[in-house]
Parts: sequence; structure tokens; C-alpha cells
Amino acid sequence: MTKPAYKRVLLKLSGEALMGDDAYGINRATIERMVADVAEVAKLGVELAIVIGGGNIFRGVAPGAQGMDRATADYMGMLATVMNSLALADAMRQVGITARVMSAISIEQVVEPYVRPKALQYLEEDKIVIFAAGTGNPFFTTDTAAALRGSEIGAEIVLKATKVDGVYSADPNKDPTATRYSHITFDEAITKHLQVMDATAFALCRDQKLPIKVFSIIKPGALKRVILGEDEGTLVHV
Ligand SMILES: Nc1ncnc2c1ncn2[C@@H]1O[C@H](COP(=O)(O)OP(=O)(O)OP(=O)(O)O)[C@@H](O)[C@H]1O
Ligand SMILES: O=c1ccn([C@@H]2O[C@H](COP(=O)(O)O)[C@@H](O)[C@H]2O)c(=O)[nH]1
Repeated sequence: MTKPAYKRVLLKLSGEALMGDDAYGINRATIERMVADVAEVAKLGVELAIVIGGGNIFRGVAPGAQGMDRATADYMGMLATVMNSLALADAMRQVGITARVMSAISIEQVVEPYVRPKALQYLEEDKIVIFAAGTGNPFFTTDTAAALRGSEIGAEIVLKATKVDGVYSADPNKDPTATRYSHITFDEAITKHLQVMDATAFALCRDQKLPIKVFSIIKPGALKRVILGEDEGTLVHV
């Protein structure tokens, strides 16, 4: 059997990618394809914790939140990630994968709260843990939540599965001349203001010496290639 390059990873799934070709929300075929990708790597024996974004539903800084109190808008964004987490766990259940959703915001009738030792126990039991509601604090993002939870659970790497296939010299969706890095240091990414992740997430991972791999969740087989340590996406390192 092919051997994974990591024992435990924190996978950050793009909320925005969940829309597929729709304008908003969760596209059924897209979530099923994401779950199929996750199922394939779970079979390899790697312990998986997941943070999912909320950009397909609400972001505190989106035009739809203009004029709103920023903290209130951010709490709405965090609730959006709870919805995505529940949808993801349910889609996993439908294909026989056991997942546990843990929320950073207390919402106990819906999901259990985040308790670190419990999360570690689930991972050791080979359950997939989905961390919902980001960090639980406004003014942050789910990328920072991925860096934070990844550090807390002792993940070997944060895998940012997004709509682009790596870190570019500029946003490739805006600048067609942008070129992709195969690897880049945290300091370079921060100094060059590369916006594929926020600077807080980069800085936390740098300080914790937790590498990040940025790759496409849309490209078939990319997640498995990353897990097997093959050349895919961009590695951000110390
Ligand atoms: N230098 C860059 N290299 C690559 N992508 C970049 C860069 N600068 C900006 N981007 C943009 O960053 C986006 C990915 O980050 P973003 O946080 O917006 O999305 P996500 O994490 O996929 O979604 P969500 O926040 O909903 O989970 C890409 O789709 C790309 O358009
Ligand atoms: O720790 C966090 C995480 C998220 N938010 C808010 O949620 C939305 C959605 O998250 P994305 O990372 O953009 O997908 C985000 O825009 C924030 O408004 C938060 O406040 N704190």
C-alpha cells in the first residue's frame, strides 16, 4: 500500500469552493466530490482534522455586510462555517465516514463544543474532526483557525485546499502574468503581502514551525498527491 508522508494533518477546505458553479451556498456534487477526496486519503491511515471556511455563505468583510457592525458580521461568518461543517459531516456520514463537529462557539444543541483533549481522542480513534466556528473570535479568519487548531493538535502540516493551485506572485484570478512558487518562506509571503492566506495565519505557522501546503481542491487527485508527499501546489516553510 502507498504510504502517506504524514501521520496527522490539518486540512483547511475552502468554503468558497463549496459553491461549485453556483452563485451561493453548497453545491451537492461539489461537496460529494470533496468528501470522496477526503475518503480516499482517510483510507491511507492519515489522521485528519478539518477546518472549513464560510465564504460560500457569509464573510464579515463581504459587500453584503457593508454598514454592519464588524464583530456582528464576523459572528455571522463563523455561524456560516458551522453550517458548512454540519453539511460536510453529514455528507461524510452518507459514505460511511465517522466525523465529529466541534464548535469554537457554544451552540450545544447543534454541535459539541471544542475541547482539545476530546479532539485528540477522536483523532486517535481515527475519527475525522471538523473544527467549526473558526477561532470563535471576530476579526480572524478560518485560515488562522486552521493554523491555531493545527498547532494545538500537533499536526505536521496545514493543507490549504483552495480554488487556486498554489501561491502566486500576485492573485492569479486578477493578474494573468502572475507566476506560481513551488516553495516560499513565511517571511517572503508576509513581506510580499501575498493574499492567498492572511498574515496572522502565516505568522502563527511560522512561529510554530508548522509548514503549509497550498493546493487546488478542484484539481482531481491533488489532495492524495499532497498526502503522499508528491510534487503538488506550493510549500510555505520557515
Ligand atoms: N498571491 C496569491 N496567490 C494565490 N492566490 C491568491 C493570491 N492572492 C490572492 N489570492 C486569492 O486567494 C484566494 C484563496 O483564498 P481565500 O481565503 O479567499 O479563499 P478560500 O480559503 O479558498 O475560501 P474560504 O475563505 O471561503 O475558505 C484564491 O482564490 C485567489 O484568488
Ligand atoms: O476565527 C474566525 C473565523 C471566521 N470568522 C468570520 O467568518 C467568515 C468566514 O470565514 P472565512 O475564513 O472568510 O471563510 C470570515 O470572513 C469572518 O467574518 C471570524 O470572525 N473569526
